[in-house]
Amino acid sequence: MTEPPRLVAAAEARPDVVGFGEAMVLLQPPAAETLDEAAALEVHSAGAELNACAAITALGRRATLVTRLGDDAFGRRIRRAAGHRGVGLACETDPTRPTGVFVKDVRPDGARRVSYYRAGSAASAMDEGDAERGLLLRPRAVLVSGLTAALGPGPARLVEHIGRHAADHGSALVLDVNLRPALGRLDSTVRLLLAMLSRVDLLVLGTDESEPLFGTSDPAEIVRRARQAGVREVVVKAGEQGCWWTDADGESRPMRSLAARVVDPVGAGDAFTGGYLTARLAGADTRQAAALGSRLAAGVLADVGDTTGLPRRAEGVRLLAAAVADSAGAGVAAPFGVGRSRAD
Ligand SMILES: Nc1ncnc2c1ncn2[C@@H]1O[C@H](COP(=O)(O)OP(=O)(O)O)[C@@H](O)[C@H]1O
Ligand SMILES: O=C(O)C(=O)C[C@H](O)[C@H](O)COP(=O)(O)O
Repeated sequence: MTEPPRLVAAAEARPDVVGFGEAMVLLQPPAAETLDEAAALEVHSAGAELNACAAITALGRRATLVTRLGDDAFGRRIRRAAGHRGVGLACETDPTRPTGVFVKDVRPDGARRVSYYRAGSAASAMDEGDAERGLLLRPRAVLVSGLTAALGPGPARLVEHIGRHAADHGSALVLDVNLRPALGRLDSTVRLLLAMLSRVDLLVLGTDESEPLFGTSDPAEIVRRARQAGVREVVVKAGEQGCWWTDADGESRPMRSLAARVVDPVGAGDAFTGGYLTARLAGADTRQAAALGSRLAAGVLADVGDTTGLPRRAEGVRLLAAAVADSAGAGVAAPFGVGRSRAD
């Protein structure tokens, strides 16, 4: 049998998306129980960028996470979990630092409570030296977030570096704002993100985190101000109100949530981001992309854990194909600036 041409093999290995961020073990009580009372806790693997990568692979596309893990049982669990989900890890092991952990409690009223045990974690020591492990894979898009920028000075430099150099590697720059005031560093994170905006191809953010960046939580105004700052495409998440996608004329359009049941709201936003981005990279228009993001979010909302409820791969492949087939120009049909280069 003749060997496949090397170029084809290289093209196949190119991930659709590379995310940069922290993967953690997540401990949480079973549905309808609380941390105060539960006799046992569930163990999951999570982290914003890992969650989004899991949504991307659930739709049959390729995603890799650049991170650092400790040389411990939690780190090994995360490696296994990423493998099960088909998410590639471009990961360094740091034997001097632990893998991060967070604990989630969801009260019966649906309010989320998250406690972090991640100060000094392996991933909090990431820096711009971690960038190449992802950028050299030449992904179609890179995904970064304000969360990573808030982990410490090194991770902040990493996010800034990715912002500056994604286009040099032919990758679209995707920013999911993901502000986490509980991590501190809010002011410096906001400054860093604002300085990046002129290079951002796709901005994903929630109405609950837009004030510090844009001084408004009105979706149409968020979109207007983001585009003024140089962002190419914006989609706004609005929790139980659903989301706002942008049509071909730059108008913000509301879309209702597809959630039938809300068991655990944490992780829905990451699933939305993964679904929206994957659909856009596959050529779906913005409305269908928002619908697919909402669909994945609805699945995650219905179960405990940040990624439980994502579709099985065969179903995901079918959902993605349908989103592309149903795209009829109501939104912006051409995927945002994939592979374009921008002057500084
Ligand atoms: N409480 C909720 N009820 C109904 N739908 C929700 C709820 N929370 C989230 N969603 C759905 O999940 C999507 C993403 O969640 P959202 O909370 O907006 O993001 P994030 O978690 O990043 O703040 C929303 O656009 C909506 O479709
Ligand atoms: O908060 C963090 O530090 C994390 O990385 C893990 C969070 O569970 C996800 O990011 C969930 O975020 P949403 O999808 O916006 O609900």
